[in-house]
Amino acid sequence: MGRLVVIEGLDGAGKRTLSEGLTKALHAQGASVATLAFPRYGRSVYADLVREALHRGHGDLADSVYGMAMLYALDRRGALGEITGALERHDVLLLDRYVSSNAAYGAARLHQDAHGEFVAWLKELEIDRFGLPVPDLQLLLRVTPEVAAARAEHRARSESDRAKDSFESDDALQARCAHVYDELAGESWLSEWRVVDGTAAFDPAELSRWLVHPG
Ligand SMILES: Nc1ncnc2c1ncn2[C@@H]1O[C@H](COP(=O)(O)OP(=O)(O)OP(=O)(O)O)[C@@H](O)[C@H]1O
Ligand SMILES: Cc1cn([C@H]2C[C@H](O)[C@@H](COP(=O)(O)O)O2)c(=O)[nH]c1=O
Repeated sequence: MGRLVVIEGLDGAGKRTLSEGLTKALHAQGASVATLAFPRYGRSVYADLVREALHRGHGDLADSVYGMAMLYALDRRGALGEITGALERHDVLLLDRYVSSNAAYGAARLHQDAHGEFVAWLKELEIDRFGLPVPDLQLLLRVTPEVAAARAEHRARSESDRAKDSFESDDALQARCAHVYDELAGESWLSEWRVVDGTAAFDPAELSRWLVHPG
């Protein structure tokens, strides 16, 4: 059975870039790796509805924190077979965002912390009811909200289909979200976490060795 490893962090933190670097480093060590990013845009109707709502489609849908969280959760519920299949076939399944994204953004939107009603509801929904597997390890790619915003801005200018959505444009939300992520990591919510400094020189080979041979 492979290890379920999740990369979490703010919009623009560099999660996709880290996922690509880690995948290469894991391959170089002979490990087989599958990757998946949530939301599964273009593959899941729930994910596509999320994207449209984040760009102000579907009336006031995006205003509902629980409604949006349910769409993200249903996207993941639909990927359950793909997740378990990948874990059976590969040494590592590397996810770009997972349940903790829903916890951090939903709690931050409601001005709650990691101990609030929202995070408890979400765990009951996604883990207990939908049966999504708990990660073996969550990596918090930690950058300040200012660094994440600058990177998201750079990407929005350099990639044609990446105009900033309503969460990415909300600096106060990103700052609260950073705080909830720190709390989730600090208390090992769902699993062990490792904090990766997203502004320091980073060696994916070291992290990938640690993933393949933990401890
Ligand atoms: N360590 C880094 N230093 C400087 N720039 C970086 C670094 N990592 C990523 N970037 C740049 O920052 C931008 C955002 O990176 P990336 O797409 O990997 O972030 P992300 O966390 O996956 O974003 P999102 O969650 O919004 O999809 C890209 O333009 C990328 O090239
Ligand atoms: C998976 C997931 C994501 N979110 C939030 C985080 C981002 O602001 C947006 C879109 O994600 P992307 O990585 O920028 O494409 O949605 C969330 O609130 N809940 C989730 O489960």
